[in-house]
Amino acid sequence: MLKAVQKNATKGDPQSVISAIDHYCRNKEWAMNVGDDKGLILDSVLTEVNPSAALELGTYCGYSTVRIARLLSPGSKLITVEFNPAFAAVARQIIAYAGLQDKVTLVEGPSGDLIPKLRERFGVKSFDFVFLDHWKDRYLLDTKLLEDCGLLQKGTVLLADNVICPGTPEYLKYVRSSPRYESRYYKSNLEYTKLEDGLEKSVFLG
Ligand SMILES: CCCNc1ncnc2c1ncn2[C@@H]1O[C@H](/C=C/CNC(=O)c2cc(-c3ccc(F)cc3)cc(O)c2O)[C@@H](O)[C@H]1O
Ligand SMILES: [Mg+2]
Repeated sequence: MLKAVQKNATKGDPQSVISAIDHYCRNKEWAMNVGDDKGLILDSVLTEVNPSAALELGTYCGYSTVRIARLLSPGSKLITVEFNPAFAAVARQIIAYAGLQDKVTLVEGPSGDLIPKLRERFGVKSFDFVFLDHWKDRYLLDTKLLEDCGLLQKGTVLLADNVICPGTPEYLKYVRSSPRYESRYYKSNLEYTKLEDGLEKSVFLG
């Protein structure tokens, strides 16, 4: 994937990096990026929220990191969390190739350990936007951790990938039944396939 970006994308042009990855993953080797179909929904939710402090759980190779960071207003920041050093190393190169390294802080380590440290380490008061795309059985645990650490404020938008495929049943049940969230499902398809998948947008009501 990194070679495809270096070969086919233009340095400093995030859209060309996104297109190079999508072309590679559609035609050569499938990968678990949020992809172009769900990516358009991510783009529209991001543009609507226009976050000054965004968090991503599960950087993987940085595809959604680039999608998010390219739409941030000047001065806004994205913190992305990745615990696999090999993936983190690829992501850093892809983020840098897109010229977005000044907007992105990639933190290596498990989300469960890092979330409680984000305030003291990065001076984050709270997040306006959180993209969940890491292990599907950790979405709920980490959402509760974000609540307990006071990192969500009234109006914070959580956007969760893969709520249908592979699926995040307990997370969905929680955000859809809790009075503290206003939740909505955006139907789409699993990246680079015709299978159904979708994003769940949940607004924290405080
Ligand atoms: C300690 C574990 C929880 N905390 C964590 N903290 C930091 N990084 C974490 C992480 N969990 C996982 N990660 C990282 O996120 C990434 C994991 C993503 C998991 N995603 C999926 O499994 C996934 C899987 C599919 C998929 C769908 C259909 C199919 F047939 C096969 C796969 C599609 C997707 O869009 C997906 O996102 C990796 O880079 C991993 O190293
Ligand atoms: Mg995903």
